[in-house]
Amino acid sequence: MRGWAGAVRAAAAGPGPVPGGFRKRFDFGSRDVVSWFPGHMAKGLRQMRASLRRADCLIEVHDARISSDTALHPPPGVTRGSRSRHAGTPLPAPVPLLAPMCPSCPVSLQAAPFPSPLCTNPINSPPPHHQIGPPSTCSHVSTVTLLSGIHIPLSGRNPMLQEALGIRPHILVLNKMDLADPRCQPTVLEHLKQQGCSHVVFSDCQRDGNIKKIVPLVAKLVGNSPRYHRAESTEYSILVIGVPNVGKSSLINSLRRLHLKKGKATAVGGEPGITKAVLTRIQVCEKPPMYLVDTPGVLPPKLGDVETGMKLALCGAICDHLVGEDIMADYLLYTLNKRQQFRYVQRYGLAKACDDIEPVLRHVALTQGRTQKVKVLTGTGNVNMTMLSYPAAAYEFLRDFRAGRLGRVTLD
Ligand SMILES: Nc1nc2c(ncn2[C@@H]2O[C@H](COP(=O)(O)OP(=O)(O)OP(=O)(O)O)[C@@H](O)[C@H]2O)c(=O)[nH]1
Repeated sequence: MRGWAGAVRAAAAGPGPVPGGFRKRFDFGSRDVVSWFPGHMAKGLRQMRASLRRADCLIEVHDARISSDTALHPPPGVTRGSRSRHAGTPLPAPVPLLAPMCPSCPVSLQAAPFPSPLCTNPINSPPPHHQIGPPSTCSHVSTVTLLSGIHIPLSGRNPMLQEALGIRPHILVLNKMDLADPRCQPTVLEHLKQQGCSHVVFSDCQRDGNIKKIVPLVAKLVGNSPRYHRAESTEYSILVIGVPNVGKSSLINSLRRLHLKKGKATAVGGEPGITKAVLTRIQVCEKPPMYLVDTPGVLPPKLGDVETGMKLALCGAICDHLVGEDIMADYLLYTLNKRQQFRYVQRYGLAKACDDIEPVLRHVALTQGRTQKVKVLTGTGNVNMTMLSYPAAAYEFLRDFRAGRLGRVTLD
């Protein structure tokens, strides 16, 4: 019992509780975020890239609890870009990880030199359209790089999407709003607007909250933008994209429920990685005829920093066992205290708020019955004893947070 708690403290040993206050920062020790990226996601990214070319619009689904990341709260003296309201040295703009795409048609610049049979752009005269040259001399590359520099601050955002920004109409759905702190919404919206992201919908796919806003918005955006390769088609093809477990499949099911009065078309689950492959198109609306393509959730190969990874893990985007339930539970406690969300005190029967994970988990185990039977060898024979299970308590603590039982908490 003590050993496990000791391990937790060793893993997350930081400045420790400040007398009369809470930890001011969380020390992640020497944890390496690289091991949290499952390699198979590279395949998902490749599959999505192909689907992206056929899409009329992108719906990016993200978790409303991690909708503003550290760009809103950068370390002192550091900012993400010149638009930031914080002073300091700007971080470099994000670098596109995949081949840049032409902003006027769905063709990859590197894959399709002019004249390209794939390019059906009716507007651009031949050269310089798809003129291939070193990046420094290609005007398209510089445009794309510029667009990708529009950095929308979202923890764990897919880099492919940054690259595609400005090429397709884009809607950002901040899902699970029922779990996020509603007081943060205006700040998040304002910040996203400053970053050039103005089509944002907060949603709750379990109760169909705000889902009705999505189809009219998609119709308006697609109607107002050139469709080039798909001008003759009346069907709208929409790619749904986002990190694992944010509710992409739930969104599709919710739209079908509302507009077609039909049941589930795509599997939903509490673990990341339920959607395994880029699926065929799923109809969600008749007027206009709208089809959504569900995609497997993918994490960016570079998560950035450990704290970003930890937030994603708390929201269920990374498998718990890759990160470790012990440190996740401690980071959750640190966050709840930082956000002054003290519902856990009453739920687990604590006398007062606490910054030490061991007594909190002890109370979780006691109140939620997280115990285990162990056989103890004594001089007079074996004795069966009931012990508190700290790993099970940590798991319960995380489950309670994810179900909203510890309050509505925005992690960023
Ligand atoms: N509280 C709450 N839970 C939601 C909401 N939307 C989805 N969920 C839950 O979140 C979990 C993940 O939902 P999915 O729709 O499978 O997520 P996904 O993004 O398709 O997941 P992957 O297939 O792993 O990429 C499920 O347990 C859903 O019930 C929401 O708006 N609020």
